[in-house]
Amino acid sequence: MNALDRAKVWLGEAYDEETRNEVQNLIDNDPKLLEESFYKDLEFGTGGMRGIMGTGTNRLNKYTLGAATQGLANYLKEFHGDKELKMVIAHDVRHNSRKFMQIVADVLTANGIKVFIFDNFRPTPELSFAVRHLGCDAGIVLTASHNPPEYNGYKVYWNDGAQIVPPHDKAIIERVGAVKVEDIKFNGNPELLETLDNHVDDVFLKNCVKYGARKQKDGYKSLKIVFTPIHGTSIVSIPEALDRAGFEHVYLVEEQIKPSGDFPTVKSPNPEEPEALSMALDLAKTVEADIVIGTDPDGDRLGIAVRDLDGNLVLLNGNQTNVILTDFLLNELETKNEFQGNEFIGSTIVTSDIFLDLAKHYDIECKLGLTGFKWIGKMIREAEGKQKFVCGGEESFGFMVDDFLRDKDSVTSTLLACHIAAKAKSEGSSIYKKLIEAFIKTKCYQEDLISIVKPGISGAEEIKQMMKDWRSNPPKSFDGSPVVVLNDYKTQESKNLKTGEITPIDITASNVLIFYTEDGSKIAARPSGTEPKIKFYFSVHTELDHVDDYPATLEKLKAKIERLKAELS
Ligand SMILES: O=P([O-])(O)O[C@H]1O[C@H](COP(=O)(O)O)[C@@H](O)[C@H](O)[C@H]1O
Ligand SMILES: [Mg+2]
Repeated sequence: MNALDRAKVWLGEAYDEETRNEVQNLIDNDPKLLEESFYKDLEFGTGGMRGIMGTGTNRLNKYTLGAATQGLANYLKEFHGDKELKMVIAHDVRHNSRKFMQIVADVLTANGIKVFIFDNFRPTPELSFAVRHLGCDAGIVLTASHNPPEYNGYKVYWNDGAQIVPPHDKAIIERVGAVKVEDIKFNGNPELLETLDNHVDDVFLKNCVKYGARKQKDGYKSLKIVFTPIHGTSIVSIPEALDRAGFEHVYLVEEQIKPSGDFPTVKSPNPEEPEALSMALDLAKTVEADIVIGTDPDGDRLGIAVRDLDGNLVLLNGNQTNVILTDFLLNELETKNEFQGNEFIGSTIVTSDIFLDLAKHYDIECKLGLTGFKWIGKMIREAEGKQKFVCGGEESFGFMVDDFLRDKDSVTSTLLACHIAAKAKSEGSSIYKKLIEAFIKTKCYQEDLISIVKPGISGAEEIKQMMKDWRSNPPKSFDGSPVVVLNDYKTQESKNLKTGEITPIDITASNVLIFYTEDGSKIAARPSGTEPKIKFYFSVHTELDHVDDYPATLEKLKAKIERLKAELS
């Protein structure tokens, strides 16, 4: 069916009058928007289902959410048989998030599922925690994370608190595809709906403090912290968590603490974008802060700025933040002689390879998954009872500590970063020096990322074509160094270009290409699974012996990355 035929279905009696009028209006007046809104169904990507709010099969609205939820309910019933099912739903600060949450809750209770909701927005990691804490069979967050204001979305969690992966995701998508609008039960059963009191908030925060802060509060009283939730959900958790942990000097970016789906003070509410933290950096200069932290709207990512060797505030990228946190946790286990010998950390294929080196340094395992925290969740589940998960992270500003929840968690990560900063400061060192010390233990890595935005149908086609071109005519060298290994995660093959040897890659197939050059550079290309973007990741490294050598080494690595980037454009 073409877009027009698909749209005509939405003129049927089963759709409400407002929707029918909008569809008619699209048919009569806006063929381009009609095409974009109806040419396909919304898909589940890296972080659940995400889309622009509006009318259509490729938009987020009552009917696409209704179908997704009916499909999920059908699958849960099929999977669990007669069991009484329980779910918990959270939402972020976006426009319509609470309204959508209510629609989703109604569909679930109408299907006989007991549903817990919160009285207001909460950060995504709290939902992951709540699924486990309340013994739910599944969970949902209505959020589009850091996407622009016109987006919303739907993250789905399984009973372990991790986002769904195969086989459940495929099975749910199949069930969703089979749902007809008449099948969606929109009339909720209020008897099955329960609004949670603040007990879950309290236990969640207790756990964050337990895993993020330490009893020994070296320097907690003197550390100056600037925090911004960038108009998002973490305002209800992070200031309280910092307070409970014993930090006394926390400065909030007043202009950004008001929750708002417009994210009015930033171009993009994504801590990956330097601009998102610029107000926080200004405040940090005024109050002479040691550390600056900002989170994305659903409170799972965090961006950090710290003082460099000259005392200037610098933004850390996601890899650097994770190196500091990971090295601290592993070093702590080593110092306290607490390694059992079965520990592992989790990372992803587009994240820095330094995590493999760090794991080697501490003689533990580093497991790699595809992009997306759900894959880290999966490795924890599969290792349960056999191995101990210490922490996991990915380059896109996500980190989690221990396994008390199963998604990236900016709350615990904030506490841990502040603990490390406070402790280092009290010892006359700095959190920045801790990063450099980790580089000295392993190698000095530097990473960067280019995201090229290509919206709409034509953008998606262009991205497809770019990946095709890279496959049919792969670059032979980067910055004068020949490509020696080419990993194609779509065909699940790693090819050694020198020997021609091909080894299978034991990771779920995905449209990702990674090139390794003879001089150790790593270049990865993949379409984003959450936004209309193609992403190119660059990683370079070299040896580092002394802290004082870092600035010069960093300059060299940055220059190399610039040359690699230039070759792409
Ligand atoms: O958006 P969030 O904060 O939920 O984060 C989501 O998207 C990120 C980027 O994915 P992609 O490169 O496919 O856009 C993933 O790394 C992350 O695990 C996922 O939860
Ligand atoms: Mg997020």
